[in-house]
Amino acid sequence: MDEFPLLQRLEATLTMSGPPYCSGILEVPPEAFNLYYGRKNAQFIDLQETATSNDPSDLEALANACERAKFGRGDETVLDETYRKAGKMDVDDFMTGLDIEATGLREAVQLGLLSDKEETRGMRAELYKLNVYGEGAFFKPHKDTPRGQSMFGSLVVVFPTPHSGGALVLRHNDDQFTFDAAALLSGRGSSGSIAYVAFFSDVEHEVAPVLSGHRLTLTYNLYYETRRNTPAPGRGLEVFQPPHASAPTVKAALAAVLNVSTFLPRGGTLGFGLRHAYPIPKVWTTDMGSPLESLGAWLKGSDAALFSACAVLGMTPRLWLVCKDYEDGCESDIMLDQMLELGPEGIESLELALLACGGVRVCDSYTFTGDARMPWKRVESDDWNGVTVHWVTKASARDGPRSAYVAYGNEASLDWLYTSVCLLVDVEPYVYRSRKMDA
Ligand SMILES: O=C(O)CCC(=O)C(=O)O
Ligand SMILES: [Fe+2]
Repeated sequence: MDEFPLLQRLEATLTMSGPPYCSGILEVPPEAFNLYYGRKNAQFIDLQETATSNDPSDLEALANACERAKFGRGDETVLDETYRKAGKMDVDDFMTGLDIEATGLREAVQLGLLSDKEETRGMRAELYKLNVYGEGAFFKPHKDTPRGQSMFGSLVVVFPTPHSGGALVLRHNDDQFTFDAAALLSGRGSSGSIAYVAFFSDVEHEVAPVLSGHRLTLTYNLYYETRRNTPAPGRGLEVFQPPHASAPTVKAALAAVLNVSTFLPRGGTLGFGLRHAYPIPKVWTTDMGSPLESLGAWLKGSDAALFSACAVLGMTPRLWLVCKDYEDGCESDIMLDQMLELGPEGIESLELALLACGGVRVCDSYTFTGDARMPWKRVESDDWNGVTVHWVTKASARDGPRSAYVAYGNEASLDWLYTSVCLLVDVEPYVYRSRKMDA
């Protein structure tokens, strides 16, 4: 069989546009609406009562007890109400009666975001802030700052307090999704439910201006855990689940391609650009431990599915940094399987410096085009001393993180190194791999 339709299926599976978020509505018991706030003279507010009441005074008092919310800009935390206008309360200043474990909310988010059947990792949600968005409040587009490598996303719970507007708009790659909790909850006619949305950290999002009332939210940071939590089935739970690529689906698509005798008959290297972005430190020194080594355990959604599909098929997936030095006009990509400390001593050519420290040049690069007339686009290089990669999905270093390094030449100047993470896997010659597949 011709490998083209199978490659097309593999590529489509990996790039399938499924929302990188999950959302839903959950019925919760009355105590979930209890909220205490304030340290000395604690106040109590029943959020279920405010949901059906015409008297906003309790919510106004809560809004007044909040501080003005700041946000991160570069390395600083700033107050700028043209960018973010909202009230916030830190976890130490309030207590919520919402138990995300007992209500099944944490499990719902785990099912929705980490939908892999083979997913063995657990997930922990850490309460982060309470926010009140009054009339005219908003939060312009931003991404949530990951707090550590195992943080992979955020969860926002919206209470059914009367409000309109304030939809959360999420953007990832070229897709945009709107989560309008006010509309979802008001359509319910019941005040015993909360709305929730959880998304991966590299998803840009914004809160549209609140048009009336008070939008009250709790935000949680989501972390991977090494052991799977035992499921607690939620009652009255509706999960709006994205069609995420699952490891068995990716495995089937990849196995089908490898099964074709004309596909890389003598073996070769397959390359995949990762779909999600990962926190790779901008400034790195050797004593920090290479983030690439631990990244395998923190991959998100479809990237994790691809990684485990390769492993299940008996191959060894490896994560590499792809580097492009645009300033140098360097044409070919250079890949690193470890982080490098680029010393300040006389970097005249970044390309040479990377190659000297174990970088591997991609000499011939083939990118899958999806066009049957010319399935692979070839970028040739006259350099024979490197690796040939067949990119099923392309790693785009330009979109990845930029790290600054200081280049000393005639004069000190700051240059940028563009990097992204890709997954490479060596494919054996057909005679060997077919024997394994038959076994
Ligand atoms: O309230 C929301 O829907 C999200 C708020 C948010 O993006 C944040 O607090 O970082
Ligand atoms: Fe956010």
